[in-house]
Amino acid sequence: MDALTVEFGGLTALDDVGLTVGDGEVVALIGPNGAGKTTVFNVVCGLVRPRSGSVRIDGRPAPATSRLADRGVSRTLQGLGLFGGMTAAENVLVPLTGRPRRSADGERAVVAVLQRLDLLDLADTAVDALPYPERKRVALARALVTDPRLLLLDEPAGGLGADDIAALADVVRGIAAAGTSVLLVEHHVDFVMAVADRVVVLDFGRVVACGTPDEVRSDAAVEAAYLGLEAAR
Ligand SMILES: Nc1ncnc2c1ncn2[C@@H]1O[C@H](COP(=O)(O)OP(=O)(O)OP(=O)(O)O)[C@@H](O)[C@H]1O
Repeated sequence: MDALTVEFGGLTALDDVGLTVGDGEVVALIGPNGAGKTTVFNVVCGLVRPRSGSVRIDGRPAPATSRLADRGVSRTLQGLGLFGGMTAAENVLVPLTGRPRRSADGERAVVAVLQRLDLLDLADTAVDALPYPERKRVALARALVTDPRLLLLDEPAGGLGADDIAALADVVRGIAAAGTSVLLVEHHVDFVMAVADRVVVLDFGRVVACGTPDEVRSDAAVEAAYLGLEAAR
């Protein structure tokens, strides 16, 4: 995305933000509450129109639609947004419903992604009956089933314990290694350090630092403004 500026009334939520996620790259977007992270996601998804600047996906201007599959984008939500009474497999099928290739192809895609995330044994279990870490994996599977070019993850490590976070880092690295670009918003610093190729730090709608996890960690301004606070928790 180039030079994105977003205003809500008199508030500048994003101020000339430029950000690139390369093929197979994992970029973490971090910053304090209200920094503009969710707004970046919303612009990439076509839900918020920037006052100026542009979004390109796969080198082409993003189409003027918020239908994610048509943009080549998928997104997980902090609240997961799963259908609790439906099974894991039914939830994962949802993004494919209504597409011409539903039926057999759709079922195959669901099985493949459930297998990839080690969820096949739980395919027919109602999501309400699953523990939280498995529900998070179902939400990730649902985002992956459309085979997106760009995957947006909103606090993927939130609410998980250390073992699940370590396993999630492997999964995310695997997704990127398979060619999908990943942009994630995350407060969990250790997870960010383990998974990201690059870290972009937003504060008050501006990019205040950008670099490898080590570079950003040693950036004094970032440490003082953000990472230091996290480390102190
Ligand atoms: N639809 C909206 N209308 C008005 N103001 C908005 C809207 N969406 C976001 N904002 C404001 O824009 C700024 C950036 O918000 P945003 O949600 O992008 O921050 P964030 O970094 O995702 O914060 P958090 O970590 O708390 O989710 C905030 O000041 C927020 O109050």
